[in-house]
Amino acid sequence: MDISQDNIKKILVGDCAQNNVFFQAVQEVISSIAPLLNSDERYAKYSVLERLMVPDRVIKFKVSWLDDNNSIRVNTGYRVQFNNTLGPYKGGLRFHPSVNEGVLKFLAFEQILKNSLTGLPIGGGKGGSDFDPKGKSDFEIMKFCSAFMTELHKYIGPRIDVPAGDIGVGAREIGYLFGEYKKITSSYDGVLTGKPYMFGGSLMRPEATGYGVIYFTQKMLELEGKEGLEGKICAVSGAGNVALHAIEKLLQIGAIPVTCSDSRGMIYDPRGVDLPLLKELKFEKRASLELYLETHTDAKYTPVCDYPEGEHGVWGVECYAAFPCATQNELNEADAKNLIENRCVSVSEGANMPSTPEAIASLVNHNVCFAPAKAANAGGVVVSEFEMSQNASMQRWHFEKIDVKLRFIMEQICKRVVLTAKDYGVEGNYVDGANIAGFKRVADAMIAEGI
Ligand SMILES: NC(=O)C1=CN([C@@H]2O[C@H](COP(=O)(O)OP(=O)(O)OC[C@H]3O[C@@H](n4cnc5c(N)ncnc54)[C@H](O)[C@@H]3O)[C@@H](O)[C@H]2O)C=CC1
Ligand SMILES: O=C(O)CCC(=O)C(=O)O
Repeated sequence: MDISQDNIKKILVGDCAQNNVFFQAVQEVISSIAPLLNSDERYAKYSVLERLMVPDRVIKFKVSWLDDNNSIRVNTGYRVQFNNTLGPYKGGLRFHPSVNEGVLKFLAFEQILKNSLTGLPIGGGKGGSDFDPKGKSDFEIMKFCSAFMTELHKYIGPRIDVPAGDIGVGAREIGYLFGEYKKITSSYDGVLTGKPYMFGGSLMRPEATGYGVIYFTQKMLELEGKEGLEGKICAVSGAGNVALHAIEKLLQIGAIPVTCSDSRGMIYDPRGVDLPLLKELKFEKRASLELYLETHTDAKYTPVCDYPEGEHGVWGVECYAAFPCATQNELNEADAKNLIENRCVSVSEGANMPSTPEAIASLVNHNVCFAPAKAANAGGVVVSEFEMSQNASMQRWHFEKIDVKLRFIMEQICKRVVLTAKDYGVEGNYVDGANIAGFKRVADAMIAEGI
């Protein structure tokens, strides 16, 4: 296959601009795996790359629902079932106005390699809708989730495809989706993960992604001979599930997270952010971060419109370690330069693909330890798989057991990434190490399963 940038772009993007983020994700993997493809001719013989770049299926459906004024609203729903070579399709659902087929294909493609890196029996998928939960009442969210599941239930199952949460989809939404699935099928299946604990959710699923990012970073810093995070200033973006639990773990280990952000602006609190207040604002009141200032007058709130031209506010703050935990392409080359100038030692991606390719190149070239999303944020899907295991065996695991297993898997991923990079001549490059190790496991299984 011709794996030149032009040819891949022609295949993946075609005339659809929506696919640009998908192309970005695939292109990164292709540039990383060249040493692997060159080392074993079976990958070309069995056309593994061509087969892996095309989703098994993209399901697209209409979601009609009634708002609180009894007006009919229509949104588009999707489920991208990308690859189930290693296990049932597994990956979150995103409810956000920016959702389209291209965004979900990029997320599902990343998920294949991430899930492969965990070593667990799960394939890759992703789904969601262009529905905007912002400003919707609880009843509207419930009605939308019910309407969404009316279609989605036809395509999922505990051994087929097991969705979870992502941006705009947390325990509340998963609860409504699960309730509707049960109503339609009369079946109490572990068909979704991230469920509330009272009906089959796993302890630690809410914390898992954020905690996992910190466990990965601790191991990476240790392996690279750098000082740990204890007592260090950290910059975190986002103020959702991943960001707030990363902040929680940073505080537990004695680090000082000084920032967080939402789509409207950022908070800088030099004494360390007030986590209970953030949880109240974001998880209970679903309010803007600006309200943080009502009780913390010495903190600083900067609205997005006041960010310096071409930069994202959080990355201008001096820090030892940075954790982008909001959304894709939120850390660009200018931001990377700021971090480098401020002598930032590590960047760990909590969000999916938050750094642009130019930012990654700049950070890696300046020897900043860079933990790519598909390795660093795998903790969420790891505990989702634990939830599937608990549901299948009708058991419940205690918090400590899950925490120990999560930390062990995050450290294993980190070590595998490092060893793989070394084996393929790209020592110290976590992006290439993660892409090669993730690709290899799926690719070998695809060859073993035949076409
Ligand atoms: N929830 C999970 O277990 C996992 C989530 N992720 C990724 O982590 C990221 C965050 O997801 P969650 O925390 O689950 O979502 P969430 O919906 O709980 O929070 C997202 C946060 O990011 C903020 N945000 C969104 N767009 C933004 C923008 N343009 N600028 C600044 N802030 C923005 C939102 O205001 C919100 O506070 C996403 O990239 C998601 O794909 C990755 C692995 C697992
Ligand atoms: O828990 C899961 O199944 C998937 C989490 C997710 O969407 C992700 O890792 O990006």
